[in-house]
Amino acid sequence: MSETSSNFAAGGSAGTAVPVVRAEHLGLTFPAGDGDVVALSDVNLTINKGDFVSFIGPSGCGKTTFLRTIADLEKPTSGTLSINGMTAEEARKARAYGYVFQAAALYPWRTIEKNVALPLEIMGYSAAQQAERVKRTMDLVNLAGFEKKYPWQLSGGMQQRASIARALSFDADLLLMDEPFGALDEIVRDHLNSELLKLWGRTQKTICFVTHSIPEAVYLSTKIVVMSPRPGRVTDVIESSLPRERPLDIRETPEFLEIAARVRDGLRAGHSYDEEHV
Ligand SMILES: Nc1ncnc2c1ncn2[C@@H]1O[C@H](COP(=O)(O)OP(=O)(O)OP(=O)(O)O)[C@@H](O)[C@H]1O
Repeated sequence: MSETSSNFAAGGSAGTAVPVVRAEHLGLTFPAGDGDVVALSDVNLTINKGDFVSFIGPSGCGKTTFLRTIADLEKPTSGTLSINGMTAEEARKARAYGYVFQAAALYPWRTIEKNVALPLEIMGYSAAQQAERVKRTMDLVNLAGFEKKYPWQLSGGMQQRASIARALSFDADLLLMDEPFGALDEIVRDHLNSELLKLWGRTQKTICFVTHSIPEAVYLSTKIVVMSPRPGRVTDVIESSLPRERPLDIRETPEFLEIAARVRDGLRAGHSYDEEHV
């Protein structure tokens, strides 16, 4: 079946794909005094188990709103959304996802291990279960040895790794990441990108990742969702032909640059800048 601009499957190979997130004709309009804001319009997208999907688009195109809608932090005004076959509300109650925000959002008065354990405490895990899961996730993000430190004793990159550990601690299959490395310098970001890819390879999670960076989107993703503003729409879904094992220097290969060029074209096509300034 050919894909149209309003109907995309961001999924694994045909026949084996298990849908995790399915949006059909999804729309979300924020009422505002000076005119409604159409943040999402007619979004049709299927994200399958094990996908690493990046959302890229100009500021205000609805990337965060889409993630927040999956997380049941916003309610759609039209269309349907299902997560593992559940409504967003049911999925939230079933703890179907972990959420990583742009800022690490760690509590400064708690040690790193206590921050990572927080969701487990809230969910009523026993002390022994908490300790076992905190150890496992701290190992996963390479933070072993920093359990007793406070957030302010860690670098920005380490704080973000702690916030990823917190999102992974209760073993949700779906990880929602909203520009988690946007505030970090490029070298740290490169390092965390490559660690995140390894973590994804080891855990087989499904990841939805918001970014403004074309190289980051191409380096990380199996699928790149290109969005355009006014109203926020999906204008392209690019399936990556890159292998799952990706050393950082893959970014200099012709295949990588070709995908990056397609993302750039998609962003340009959806952007009103040229029309506004001619
Ligand atoms: N609670 C709200 N009330 C009114 N408008 C909102 C609200 N939240 C978001 N918006 C608007 O919806 C649109 C989409 O916002 P959103 O934050 O999803 O964009 P984004 O693509 O994530 O942007 P950025 O890349 O800058 O983070 C924007 O025009 C924004 O101003």
